[in-house]
Amino acid sequence: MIRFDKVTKTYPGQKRPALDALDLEIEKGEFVFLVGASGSGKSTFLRLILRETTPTTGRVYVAGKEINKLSSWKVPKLRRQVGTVFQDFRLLPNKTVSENVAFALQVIGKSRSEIAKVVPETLEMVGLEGKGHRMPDELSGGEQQRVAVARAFVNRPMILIADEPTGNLDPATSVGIMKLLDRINRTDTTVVMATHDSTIVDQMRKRVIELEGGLIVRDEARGIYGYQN
Ligand SMILES: Nc1ncnc2c1ncn2[C@@H]1O[C@H](COP(=O)(O)OP(=O)(O)OP(=O)(O)O)[C@@H](O)[C@H]1O
Repeated sequence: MIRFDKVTKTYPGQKRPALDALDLEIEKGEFVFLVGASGSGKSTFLRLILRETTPTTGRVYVAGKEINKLSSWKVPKLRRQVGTVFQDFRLLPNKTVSENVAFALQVIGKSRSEIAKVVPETLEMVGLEGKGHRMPDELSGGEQQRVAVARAFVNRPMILIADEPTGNLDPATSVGIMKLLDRINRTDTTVVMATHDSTIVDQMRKRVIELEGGLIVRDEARGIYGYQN
């Protein structure tokens, strides 16, 4: 589903690469935690999958396509297949919960009737039934993140990328969000999650890839967090 072939990324003006000759494969339906100290290259890795940045050398493949060869007009199509969830939720503040989720479908041209059907189903799936009319600032942090997960998943992407999705949440709320991501993963969606949350990584025992200075220093099938923050 995702393949990195000797991927090096050196940002302009930097001497050391943010990612250094990375070779890696993530299969369809896997759940992968990306761990490592601040600056180890996690966000760069995720941004490469979304083609928000391009490798200096090497190739990135998503669903069999070398995405750096995609012409720019095909990039939106790639991004439709990759849902994203971030630490800071990134909801549209002037839209209701339902509108936030619906917007993801409107921009890709789904019909009104499909949107009317799918949005309530997805809100129910994330445990927000009855809250569709609320504004984001009328929700708790955990609820806002549920909206963000609903928005990322409403289009049934092949891949879900989560960059520190529990970073702003308390431990109990974080468990709820992880249960959701686990459920989404069970629908055969590939999940890649960058995190500093050792408790969650240790509880879930999924594949763990540790980066250090742009290199993979550990890749375990049912790993633990394994280092001190
Ligand atoms: N736009 C940029 N321009 C220059 N250097 C950058 C840029 N983005 C990241 N870097 C550098 O690349 C390296 C990897 O950064 P990256 O953001 O990928 O790390 P990270 O593991 O996601 O860190 P964090 O856990 O703090 O989010 C760091 O040395 C960082 O300073």
